[in-house]
Amino acid sequence: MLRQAVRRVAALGVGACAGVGACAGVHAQSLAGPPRANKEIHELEFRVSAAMAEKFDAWLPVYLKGLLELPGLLGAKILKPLKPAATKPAVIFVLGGPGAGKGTQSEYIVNKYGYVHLSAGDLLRAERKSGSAQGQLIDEYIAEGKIVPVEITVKLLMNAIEANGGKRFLVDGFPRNTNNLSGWQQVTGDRLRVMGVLFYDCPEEVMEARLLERGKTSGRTDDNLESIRKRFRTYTNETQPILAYYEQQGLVHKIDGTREVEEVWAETQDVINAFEQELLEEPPVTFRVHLHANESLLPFSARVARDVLKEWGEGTVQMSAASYSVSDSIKAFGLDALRSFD
Ligand SMILES: Nc1ncnc2c1ncn2[C@@H]1O[C@H](COP(=O)(O)OP(=O)(O)O)[C@@H](O)[C@H]1O
Ligand SMILES: O=c1ccn([C@@H]2O[C@H](COP(=O)(O)OP(=O)(O)O)[C@@H](O)[C@H]2O)c(=O)[nH]1
Repeated sequence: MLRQAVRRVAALGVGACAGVGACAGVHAQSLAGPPRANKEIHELEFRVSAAMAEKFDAWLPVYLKGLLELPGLLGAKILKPLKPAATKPAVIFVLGGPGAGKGTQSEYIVNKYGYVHLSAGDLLRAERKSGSAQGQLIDEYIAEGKIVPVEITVKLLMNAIEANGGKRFLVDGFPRNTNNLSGWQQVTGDRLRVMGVLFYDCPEEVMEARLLERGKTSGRTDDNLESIRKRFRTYTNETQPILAYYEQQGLVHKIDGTREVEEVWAETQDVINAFEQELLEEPPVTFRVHLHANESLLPFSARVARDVLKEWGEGTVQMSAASYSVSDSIKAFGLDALRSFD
């Protein structure tokens, strides 16, 4: 039987060390007597800021390949994550009644922050124009101020998200009813990160005046009084419950949309700045590596600490290390470690 025991545990805060000499002095403590001549596993853990995780993921295998040339090092294995989930694309929903100013503010956000603007209404109108089989159906729904079946809208949104490959999306005018919401949740699962909802609050009489004005030049089939009133009904009956749903989750940022565009924009920026801050503070991604060696922990981990510091600078990557010797018991070991003997 194999006995495997933790022999040494070391913690190296790469970013916190002035140099490897300073780190090496504190990290190696023998927990179970003098080194044996057995095979050892050095488990290295790297905590990498989310913003750098993708780059670190690309760098790590290349670096380890070079490290394998060191005498005494028998093998290396990256345990977790094999491919770290790239930071999920972030989504902000933009909601509010027809004419509340969603499109106007979205355009400002895109210009300043580089978000990708996906207007569900624009996507539906483009699909209608493309002459596809569902074009006629979309046409009827829009003219009636009704909400197009979610299968159509979610597909258009997801196609646009996937085709774009961007990291931050403004989804404008969606989800508009419970059917939209459940359809979206079903399709996206946990692939996207919903940061919150920008909600432009505006009374009907203000929105009506704006839409009638917009109707003079927009060419939209629904910017006429009859369609506008139908849209208001749909908004009150179907979209407001969605706002209540997100409000319960603390995700709604309500902005008074009746003011001048620039005033609304000033408040919009406050909300987006807070989202940006939240995205910067994403939890770090952890990578784990097993090095198989004949040697003791110190030379390898100190060497890696020095290389990581050199490559990534201070504070970006935090590293800790533990060493296990392999002798005659497997009980103390996790499956991950055993797998690394494959
Ligand atoms: N804060 C505002 N004050 C006055 N007019 C506005 C304001 N925001 C938008 N508008 C105008 O009102 C109309 C509707 O705005 P829009 O952004 O298209 O609304 P939505 O996308 O919510 O339907 C547009 O003609 C736009 O120029
Ligand atoms: O998720 C959506 C978004 C829009 N629409 C349809 O598109 C119209 C126009 O929506 P848009 O957001 O472009 O304009 P708004 O009514 O907010 O001014 C709506 O009335 C609906 O008929 C829809 O069915 N589902």
